[in-house]
Amino acid sequence: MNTPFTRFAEWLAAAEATEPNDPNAVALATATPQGRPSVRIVLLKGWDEQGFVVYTNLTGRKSLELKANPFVQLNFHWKTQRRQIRIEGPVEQVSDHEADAYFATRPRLSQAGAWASLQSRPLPDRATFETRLEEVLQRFPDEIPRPPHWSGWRIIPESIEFWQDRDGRLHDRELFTLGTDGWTSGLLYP
Ligand SMILES: Cc1cc2nc3c(=O)[nH]c(=O)nc-3n(C[C@H](O)[C@H](O)[C@H](O)COP(=O)(O)O)c2cc1C
Ligand SMILES: Cc1ncc(COP(=O)(O)O)c(CN)c1O
Repeated sequence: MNTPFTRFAEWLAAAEATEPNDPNAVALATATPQGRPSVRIVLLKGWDEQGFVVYTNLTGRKSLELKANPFVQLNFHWKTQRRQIRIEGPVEQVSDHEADAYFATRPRLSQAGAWASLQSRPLPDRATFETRLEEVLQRFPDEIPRPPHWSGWRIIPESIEFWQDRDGRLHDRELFTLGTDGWTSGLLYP
């Protein structure tokens, strides 16, 4: 069957072998219901044919936009590979169970940070953040539970485009689209 997932696995593995840092870094574009876009880098923390999972604060800008308009585009760009992958589709929140399991794998400081950070809101000074962090570490001397405002978004792919650099800007582009009969693909002019 012609699906984009084998290719995605190959390209991610190639990037893992050559990228100096964060081969799983991906630009996540969201938009308000009025169509004003915003984009930021996040880390891909899981993927399969059901979707691509990233974790974040649920009250920051990206999550507020996703709650109002649950559609995104992801863009991986691996400079060492001269490759780009764009993934488009709706999002859903991951289950509490899935988010708990991932949160439990994070280092204690990252877990505390998830409680202490009011992501995307104004911070008067660094000391305010560090005081909040101290309070969290004292409040949870043992295990730190996942904050209710921190979870994952699953991007459910409806289209995936693979872009490979070629000489003279004569690049290869292949667009996979999910239809009622499964995935089909075709080429695009560069
Ligand atoms: C390499 C890299 C990886 C990042 N990974 C994440 C991530 O997985 N989750 C996250 O919430 N923010 C991550 N950030 C921070 C985001 O880019 C962003 O600053 C933050 O999520 C707030 O975005 P927002 O205000 O649009 O919600 C990362 C930044 C960089 C540069
Ligand atoms: C604020 C924030 N939240 C979540 C993540 C996700 O990665 P990790 O779970 O490995 O911290 C990152 C990664 N840079 C981050 O900056």
